[in-house]
Amino acid sequence: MAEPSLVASQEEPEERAVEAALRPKFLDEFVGQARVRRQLSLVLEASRLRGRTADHVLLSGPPGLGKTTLAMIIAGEMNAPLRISSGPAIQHAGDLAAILSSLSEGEVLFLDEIHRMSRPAEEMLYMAMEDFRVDIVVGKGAGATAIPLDLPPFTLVGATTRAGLLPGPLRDRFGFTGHLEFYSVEELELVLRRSAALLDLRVTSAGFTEVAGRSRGTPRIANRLLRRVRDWALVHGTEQIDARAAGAALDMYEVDARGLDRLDRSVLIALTTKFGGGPVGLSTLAIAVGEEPETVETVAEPYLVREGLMGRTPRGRIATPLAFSHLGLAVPPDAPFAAAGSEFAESATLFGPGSDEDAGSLD
Ligand SMILES: Nc1ncnc2c1ncn2[C@@H]1O[C@H](COP(=O)(O)OP(=O)(O)OP(=O)(O)O)[C@@H](O)[C@H]1O
Repeated sequence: MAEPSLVASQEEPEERAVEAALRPKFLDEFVGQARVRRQLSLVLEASRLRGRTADHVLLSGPPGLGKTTLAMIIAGEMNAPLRISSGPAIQHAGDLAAILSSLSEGEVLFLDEIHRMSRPAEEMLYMAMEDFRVDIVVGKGAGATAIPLDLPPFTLVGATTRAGLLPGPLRDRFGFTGHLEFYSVEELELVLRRSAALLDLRVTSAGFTEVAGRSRGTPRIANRLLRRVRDWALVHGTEQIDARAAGAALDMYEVDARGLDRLDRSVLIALTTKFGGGPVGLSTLAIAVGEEPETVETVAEPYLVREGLMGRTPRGRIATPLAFSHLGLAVPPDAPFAAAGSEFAESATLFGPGSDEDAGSLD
């Protein structure tokens, strides 16, 4: 198994505390996502003017882009308390009933990974969202009775990395849906500037650009890399972090200039050097790098495909010319992508970035 990587690992408790301290508290401090921010600001302002709780909000997008942060901001902006739970923690309708029945008026309920809630809980949520009411079932079998229970008005903020997995009736009950996009390098520089100020770190503009460029479009990763650069600077007695210092620190942690970590690079190296650029099946590729196919598919592949370094075709994975040049290798003349308009170039676009096609079935 791969060791935890800086770009993919879970936070330690202490790290989580620092991460929490870096969270923006108000919409104005939230960097990027201009469209979602504008729309959300309108939703909140309108509900304030009406003197009503805000409409239910669904936030979708990849991990680490700010869904939890936005839920906290919504509660803060509405001056309302916040309750946090998650889909996997709600396996029975009773779990949800317990949470809903203890909400106070106007409270914001944040349900992370809402697509992983059980079906009975989900059905209970429909009525709660629409009518602020639930039916509590008492007893079993023929003697079971449903006791209606009125709930105080509340705002549900649901977060999901897989909006497509949400059943239509649940999706339709949200008054506003915001889809979070990956951040540009410039936006990540702003996130990092704010974090550096909070951590009392001196970083040059080029230093910020260096860290931002390695952060995979994700604020959580940007902040995590900044903390590792901070450690490096402390140990090396570096008072001001410039591009060279940031680069040296992140090279040491094996995060390269494009944000690839060790696993990403070993997948690309195997694909380009052992298999001549592919096509190669997922399981063969996984054996070549000593990993489980699932790890290669879920941890390394999404970013490699998104970056245009790897393609998925019906005949297997292929390396793009960009992958060869990123590794400093010449593209072999017989590489699948070498000839423009080749069958691979065409089919790879079918399964390229943004495709929902299940890569597993392509192996
Ligand atoms: N737009 C932003 N501006 C500044 N900092 C941000 C922004 N978005 C996220 N962050 C920072 O990134 C970290 C991760 O954000 P958050 O936990 O909200 O992501 P998430 O989308 O909920 O991820 P997950 O789904 O994995 O829980 C936070 O600590 C926060 O400091």
